[in-house]
Amino acid sequence: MFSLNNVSVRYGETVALRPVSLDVRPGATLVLIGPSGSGKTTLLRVLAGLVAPEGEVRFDGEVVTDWRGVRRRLGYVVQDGGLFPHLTARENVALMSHELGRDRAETEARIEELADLTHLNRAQLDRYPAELSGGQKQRVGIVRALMLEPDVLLLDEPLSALDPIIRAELAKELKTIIETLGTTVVLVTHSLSEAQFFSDRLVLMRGGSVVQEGSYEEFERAPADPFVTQFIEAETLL
Ligand SMILES: Nc1ncnc2c1ncn2[C@@H]1O[C@H](COP(=O)(O)OP(=O)(O)OP(=O)(O)O)[C@@H](O)[C@H]1O
Repeated sequence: MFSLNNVSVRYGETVALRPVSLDVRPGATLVLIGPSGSGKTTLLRVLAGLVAPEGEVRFDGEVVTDWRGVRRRLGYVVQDGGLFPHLTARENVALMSHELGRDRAETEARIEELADLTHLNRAQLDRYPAELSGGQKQRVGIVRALMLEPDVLLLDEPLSALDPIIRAELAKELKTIIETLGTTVVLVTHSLSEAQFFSDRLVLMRGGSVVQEGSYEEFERAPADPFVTQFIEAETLL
């Protein structure tokens, strides 16, 4: 789906991403994991076309030069849902469909379908973001991202800042949604257990570089760097 070839990003003096080469396979979930500041969000923003990198990005085999076409096929969920505060949840999720002049009845039907999938009720859809819990806001962000039936879903720590029970519930729902819709997913997380839950293809990053790509079992059995073991041990300890 996406293919990155020696992609790097600088913010002024800061090197946020060192040359990274990576494939995002259609229909699969790829998890970016690593400590704070390791470049996970930057890599996701490259895929979303929100930062201009050095190197080559291909989408469906074609080198991307104009991101507008690609962006239409993506759904991007930022950490807190990224909702417009002055719009209700329903207005937030319908916004792009209305902008694109889609049929209103079809838009409403899609909202209902996705609200069911994410277990959001009608009353919650008519509230403003400030009147929703963190988990509900994240669900609304997910519904909004899925409204236009994206081929690729980019999820930046979709389960962060949730209490453990809600987190586990939303993780299960999200996985079911991904499997039901067959969407290609790139998911960012700090958590190794969350990473394992979603995929057996993990990319561990540190300092803007990919340290190792593979399954958790491979990380344990054949760590590419002492940092891999250190990261696993730190996670297991907690
Ligand atoms: N807009 C920006 N301007 C300058 N530096 C930035 C900017 N965005 C990110 N950085 C820097 O780039 C590096 C990578 O940041 P990035 O947000 O990609 O890391 P991350 O792994 O997603 O971190 P976290 O897990 O804390 O969200 C960090 O050193 C960060 O300080």
